[in-house]
Amino acid sequence: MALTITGLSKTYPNGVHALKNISLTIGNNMFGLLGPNGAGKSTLMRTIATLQEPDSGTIFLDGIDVLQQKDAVRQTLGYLPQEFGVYPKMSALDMLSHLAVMKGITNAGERKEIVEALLNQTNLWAFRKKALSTYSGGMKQRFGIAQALLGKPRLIIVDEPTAGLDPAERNRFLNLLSSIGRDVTVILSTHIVEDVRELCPRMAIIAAGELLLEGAPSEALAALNGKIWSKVVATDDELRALESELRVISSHLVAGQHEIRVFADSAPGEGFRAVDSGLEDVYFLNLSSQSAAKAAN
Ligand SMILES: Nc1ncnc2c1ncn2[C@@H]1O[C@H](COP(=O)(O)OP(=O)(O)OP(=O)(O)O)[C@@H](O)[C@H]1O
Repeated sequence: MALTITGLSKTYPNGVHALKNISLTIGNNMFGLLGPNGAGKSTLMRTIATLQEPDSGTIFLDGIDVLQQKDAVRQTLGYLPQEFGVYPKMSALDMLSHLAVMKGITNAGERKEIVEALLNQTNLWAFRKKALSTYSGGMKQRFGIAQALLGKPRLIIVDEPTAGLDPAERNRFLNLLSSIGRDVTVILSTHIVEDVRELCPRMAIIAAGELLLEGAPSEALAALNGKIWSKVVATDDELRALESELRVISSHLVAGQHEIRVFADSAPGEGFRAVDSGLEDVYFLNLSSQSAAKAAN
């Protein structure tokens, strides 16, 4: 399966330029779309899911013209939106059966089999008769995956699915996604770097509507090898001074002191130690390069 996005742009009526000439190819397996809030991820996801129109550009899912052949896309696509509404009083079993009918699974025997299999796959079988309003965040998200899998889609889009989940629920949800990703292409949109690091053989970073990077996380990490340096900085003044001289890509407060990470080809000065690069470095470096480029313009 290949999803090929070419020159996609979108400006909302209020003037926000949410997508700027995005071109991207997404193949099999899990693909991570990483970006901060407001980057344009949901706009891109909704456009692929045929729920809104771009101003220009094309999207092809293998031979299907996504922007023209919406019914054909919907038959092969599962979507878990950021805000996923259900009838709260309905049980998972009844809601999933209802959604299955809407997906065109009209044969009662076949529907029962599919619904039961999906509730088992998402570990919700024991809770199938409980009202959805009683579900935890993680259970709701797993239910969201069950509904996205109705109709055997080849492509599944999940938009910020782990935001708000506690660590155990998040873990369980990511395991579920990864098992699905073996058979189906999954696009995982997220602002959480670890989600991508743990699951996705390929990724893209977008911010302010622009594509900043596309590739394998391992390659992006390798490109930073030996170029990330760390130092603990005692005062705000020293931090400001270093920020004006060096490419400081991130700074965390650790026990009241700033621990900074700097991008540089060689040791940037006294007190710096070489550290392993992480995907967060890739992410913050790309975001800071974009801000610096904008400031220079
Ligand atoms: N319907 C809309 N009308 C006007 N502006 C919009 C609309 N939807 C999104 N935007 C704006 O477009 C930009 C991209 O939003 P989008 O929701 O696609 O980003 P995102 O990466 O999904 O971020 P978030 O996780 O915060 O939703 C933001 O500045 C947002 O405020």
